[in-house]
Amino acid sequence: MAKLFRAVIMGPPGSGKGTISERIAQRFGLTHLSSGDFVRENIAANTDAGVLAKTYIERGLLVPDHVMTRLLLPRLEEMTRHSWLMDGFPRTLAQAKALNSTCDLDLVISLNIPYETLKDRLSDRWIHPASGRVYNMGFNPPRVQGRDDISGEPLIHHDDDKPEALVARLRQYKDLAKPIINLYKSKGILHTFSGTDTDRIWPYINSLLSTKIPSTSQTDTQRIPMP
Ligand SMILES: Nc1nc2c(ncn2[C@@H]2O[C@H](COP(=O)(O)OP(=O)(O)OP(=O)(O)O)[C@@H](O)[C@H]2O)c(=O)[nH]1
Ligand SMILES: Nc1ncnc2c1ncn2[C@@H]1O[C@H](COP(=O)(O)OP(=O)(O)O)[C@@H](O)[C@H]1O
Repeated sequence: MAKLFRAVIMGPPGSGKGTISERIAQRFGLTHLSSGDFVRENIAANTDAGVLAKTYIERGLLVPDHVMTRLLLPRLEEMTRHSWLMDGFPRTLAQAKALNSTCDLDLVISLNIPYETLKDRLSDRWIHPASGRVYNMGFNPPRVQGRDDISGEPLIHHDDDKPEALVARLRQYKDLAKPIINLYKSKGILHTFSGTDTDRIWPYINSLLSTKIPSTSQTDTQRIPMP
């Protein structure tokens, strides 16, 4: 079997992690794991951890480290035969250390996007809450204005994406991400991409991954939903 590939994508809110993760998953056949989707699935399924997580999310807080690691790490351990890309985890140094003790990461992508760009993108971000599908009125608009392409259901705009909330989310990201980024830098696996357009950053990420992911593993792996 080809060597498995494990990667993490980091970046402030609106930096394009979800958008780029989807492209990577499609192009390289990695399984895209999103911590936010996983938390929402646990909430929907009423698991113990999901019920607990909900009380934090409702208050606009991060879910505590021990809950997140209890939710995610056993799942990662089960994915012994899949290459994956994790989006949204680790968010704290404690999470990064817990992840370290579970698996050896091959690569970390860090997105470095100017504040003005983030503000503009998020003020234009519309979400289909049931599926997590994300639209942007300029960049990837829905086919019918205000409606999800697949289900036709209405799209919503998160209060969290308004500029007032964004400043606080950004500050929190910077404070929490700094030690994680330093950790991955010291391990020699950090790759930072800066810019204002996903379409301009993408070719660099694409060519980096083309040199790192053996072509056989691109065909050996398949997309599966998060268990
Ligand atoms: N105008 C523009 N919008 C973009 C670009 N790349 C992504 N977007 C949009 O910007 C918004 C944020 O992108 P996401 O992929 O959701 O970003 P994220 O980093 O996953 O965001 P969080 O889930 O908040 O952490 C979405 O509405 C995207 O459609 C770009 O290059 N230009
Ligand atoms: N790694 C994590 N650590 C703590 N909380 C998390 C983590 N990942 C997701 N969450 C919780 O789930 C929520 C939704 O996550 P996500 O979809 O990444 O959206 P957002 O961009 O709004 O943070 C977060 O706001 C947070 O409360």
